Amino acid sequence: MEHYDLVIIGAGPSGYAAAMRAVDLKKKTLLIEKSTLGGAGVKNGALSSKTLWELSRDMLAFRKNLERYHLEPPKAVWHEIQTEVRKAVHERISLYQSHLNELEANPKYSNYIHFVEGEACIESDHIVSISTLTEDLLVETDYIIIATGSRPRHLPNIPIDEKYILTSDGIENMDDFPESMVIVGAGVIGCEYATIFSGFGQTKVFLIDKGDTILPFEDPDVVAVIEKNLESHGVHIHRNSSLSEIETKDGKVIYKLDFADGEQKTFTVDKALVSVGRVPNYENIWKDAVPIKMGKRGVEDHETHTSVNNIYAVGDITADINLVNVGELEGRYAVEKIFGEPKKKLVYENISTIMFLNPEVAGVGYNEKSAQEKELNYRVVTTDYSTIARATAKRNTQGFIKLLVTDDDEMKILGMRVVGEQASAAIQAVALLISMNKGIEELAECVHPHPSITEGIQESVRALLGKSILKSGLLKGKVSCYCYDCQKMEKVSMY
Ligand SMILES: Cc1cc2nc3c(=O)[nH]c(=O)nc-3n(C[C@H](O)[C@H](O)[C@H](O)COP(=O)(O)OP(=O)(O)OC[C@H]3O[C@@H](n4cnc5c(N)ncnc54)[C@H](O)[C@@H]3O)c2cc1C
Ligand SMILES: NC(=O)c1ccc[n+]([C@@H]2O[C@H](COP(=O)([O-])OP(=O)(O)OC[C@H]3O[C@@H](n4cnc5c(N)ncnc54)[C@H](O)[C@@H]3O)[C@@H](O)[C@H]2O)c1
Repeated sequence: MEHYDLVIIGAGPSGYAAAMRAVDLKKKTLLIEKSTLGGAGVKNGALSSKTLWELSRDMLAFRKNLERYHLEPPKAVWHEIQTEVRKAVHERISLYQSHLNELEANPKYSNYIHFVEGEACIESDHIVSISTLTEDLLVETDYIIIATGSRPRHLPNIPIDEKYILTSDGIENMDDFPESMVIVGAGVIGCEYATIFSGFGQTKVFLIDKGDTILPFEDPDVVAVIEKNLESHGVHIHRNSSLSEIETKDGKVIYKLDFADGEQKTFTVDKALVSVGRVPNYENIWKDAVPIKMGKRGVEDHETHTSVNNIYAVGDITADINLVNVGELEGRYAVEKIFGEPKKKLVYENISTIMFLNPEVAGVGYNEKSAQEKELNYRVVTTDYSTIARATAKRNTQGFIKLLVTDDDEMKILGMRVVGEQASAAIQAVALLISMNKGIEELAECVHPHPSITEGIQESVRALLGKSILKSGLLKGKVSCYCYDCQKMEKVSMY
């Protein structure tokens, strides 16, 4: 039986990153994938949906520009869009595959990496079975990393068929733009697809969430901007309602909503997208004799270490945040932890995210909602995009920067949200400061290029320090600084 230092099950972002770190450390590694290299990081997930988002955003901008010159905009063609998305997915998978081929062929690396296409199962602490198209194998290993990811959550009362009632696994296979679509679940995936399909301009989108707001984990001021834009592009948000029935009949989707005032209404659409969260892929990954503990939301781990001494778990299979960058961080960390001491602790406070909406929403660390849930006192500055020269030049001043810091002299950064053009580019400096556990002085003194969105972050910091160019509280809705007292649960103006 072939013996390995490390076997990694799943070659999504988490497993692939873990394998490459093990190669760095010269460990004999076996990487196993049963389906698509890159996992949901590439297909039916992050890359494919972001390709759709970019194409939709271009189309929206193109339509707006033509309308400015009173020209009739052309219609987007679904098959062309779909082909472009498939090209992007193919390019990425080919990149990963060619890289693996090169590693396996190169004498410098070939002793350390071996890739097998097949379905793996942990038979016992040190034995993994692999079922490939041509044979069944058993291998022996010192350590195992489980990186088997997640899949869309199904609900018992929603008959998903991936033809009419779809999840993110089926939506890219549609034959054409539907004329109408209901999205069940207005979290990140639901709102991103509502943005994408309303942006293409050929689908009437309806949005339902079981909560009373879209993006229920976000602050109300962020939600307000996103809702306003979705509605201005024709998205209908079903407020104060809950889905009581949904079925497919004669090629249409019929759904019933119960409204808070007791009314019940029935709607008919072409397609439904169900995006109510994701569940971990843990079934048939290990035999009953292997005592890996599962929690409600995934494998229970302590900094990637499972309840079994030589088995680790990373990425979406664990109970924390489901993101590509988190999976890669955990994958690399687990390998360093197995084969030595990682230089840094595994921290999640500086994880930055982007929600691909209209406009982009970039975030790192706490927002006001999560800070208040944690009962933290904080100071918060909000700077409107209309104060930022670059946004004025872009002719789009919709959006704001919101920065939270500790309510003390140090003013350590707790978190930030940027809603607006180029939000994603603006967030990195703050993510770095959070990871370095730094206060805000550094940002205030940096010289930023002009005109840039990051100047808005600098002005926000200066406003907290009482030395901004535009003074807090004077121009209504432009720059404002508040202190939040968690005991009194109230906000008081700082200036
Ligand atoms: C629509 C959508 C959009 C998203 N957008 C973003 C985004 O913009 N930014 C972001 O950061 N994140 C995004 N995500 C989340 C991101 O895709 C996931 O967090 C990430 O892919 C998780 O990586 P992973 O390696 O843990 O799991 P996965 O990507 O799920 O990969 C797991 C792999 O394991 C394989 N596998 C499972 N069981 C076995 C077995 N028994 N044997 C062998 N192989 C097995 C699977 O085939 C799969 O390839 C998005 C997700 C979705 C669904
Ligand atoms: N840009 C990004 O970084 C990005 C993009 C897409 C997905 N993701 C990752 O994928 C994960 C999964 O995304 P998601 O949108 O499926 O999950 P989510 O947790 O973001 O949202 C699920 C939504 O469904 C609602 N819901 C739950 N049960 C419901 C029901 N019975 N009826 C109606 N609504 C219901 C919830 O209230 C919530 O708003 C995210 O947590 C995120 O980590 C990230």
